[in-house]
Formats: sequence, structure tokens, C-alpha cells
Amino acid sequence: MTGTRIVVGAAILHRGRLLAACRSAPAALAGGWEFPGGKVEPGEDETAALVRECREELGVTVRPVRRLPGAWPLGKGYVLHVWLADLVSGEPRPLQDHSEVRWLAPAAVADLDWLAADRPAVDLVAAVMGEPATGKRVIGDESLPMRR
Ligand SMILES: Nc1nc2c([nH]c(=O)n2[C@H]2C[C@H](O)[C@@H](COP(=O)(O)OP(=O)(O)OP(=O)(O)O)O2)c(=O)[nH]1
Repeated sequence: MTGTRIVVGAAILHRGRLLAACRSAPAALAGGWEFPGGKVEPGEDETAALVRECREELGVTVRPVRRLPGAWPLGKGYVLHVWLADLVSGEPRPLQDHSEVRWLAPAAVADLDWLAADRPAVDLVAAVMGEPATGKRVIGDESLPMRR
């Protein structure tokens, strides 16, 4: 298909926490939480776009680790790809497009008001962090109390 363009989002994990960013614009999305990132420019590699956007928006250097499986439609011919990324250097600040950034412990990930398109990816990231996005732990057989 021609004309599909990619928006990359960075799921930056650092010391067991996920970085979330609150959009400040456009009005329809303002107040929604998302993965920092943006549109991949024509001819640009996804990882290069990820590094560029994180530098522009947050003032940090990240290292893309791997892309999560999935591509989530955003409308107008855009799809969202989400990459796990390490924080290499810098302290994230909301320099551009965001009103606030926040480090989330695994149990807090589900509590934010994420942009609708991000929900499936948030579930995947929460799973990577070892916490179901429902906020409720899944208790496997091994951790169930023994019944006598
Ligand atoms: N960065 C980002 N954008 C998302 C996410 N979820 C989601 O629906 N979007 C939408 C919001 C925007 O409509 C679009 C990304 O556009 P953007 O404004 O961040 O892209 P950009 O930084 O390249 O900005 P511009 O050059 O177009 O001004 O994708 C997400 O998790 N991260």
C-alpha cells in the first residue's frame, strides 16, 4: 500500500520505570498521555526518527532496543509503531509538544489517560515490565496459595 506513513513512539524504560509524556497539542489530543516520538520523515530509518524525536522533544539520548509487534492505525494514513528504548543520557524534560513527562512504576502504567490508539501498545509494554495493564496481577498456579 502506498501512502502509509509511520509514527514511531518510544517506550523508554529506565530503572524499571516507563516514561510517559502528556501531549499539549493539538487541542483534540491535549491532556492525553503517549509515547514520545513522531512522524518518520521520508527516507528516514525508524530508529533514527526515534532518536531524533526524543532529542527534540525531551532533550535526551535514547537507544532503540526492539520494536513491539503490532502497527496501530492513527487515521489519515498513519500507523503507530512502538519501540522499546533505553535511556542513554539526559534527564527528560517536556521541551516540545508535551506539558509534562512522568516516570511510571509498573503498577502505575494503567492509571494514566493514554491516547486511545496507544492502549494495545501500553498493554504490551506493561507485560514487558511484568505488570498486566489492568493493574491487577495475574496469579499463576505457582503463586496461588496451596489448598489443602
Ligand atoms: N508521538 C506520538 N504520537 C502519537 C501517539 N499516539 C498517537 O495517537 N499519536 C498521534 C498524535 C499525532 O496525531 C501523531 C504524531 O504526530 P506528532 O505531532 O507527534 O509528529 P511530529 O513530532 O513529527 O510533528 P510534526 O512534524 O507533524 O509537527 O500521532 C504516540 O504514542 N506518540
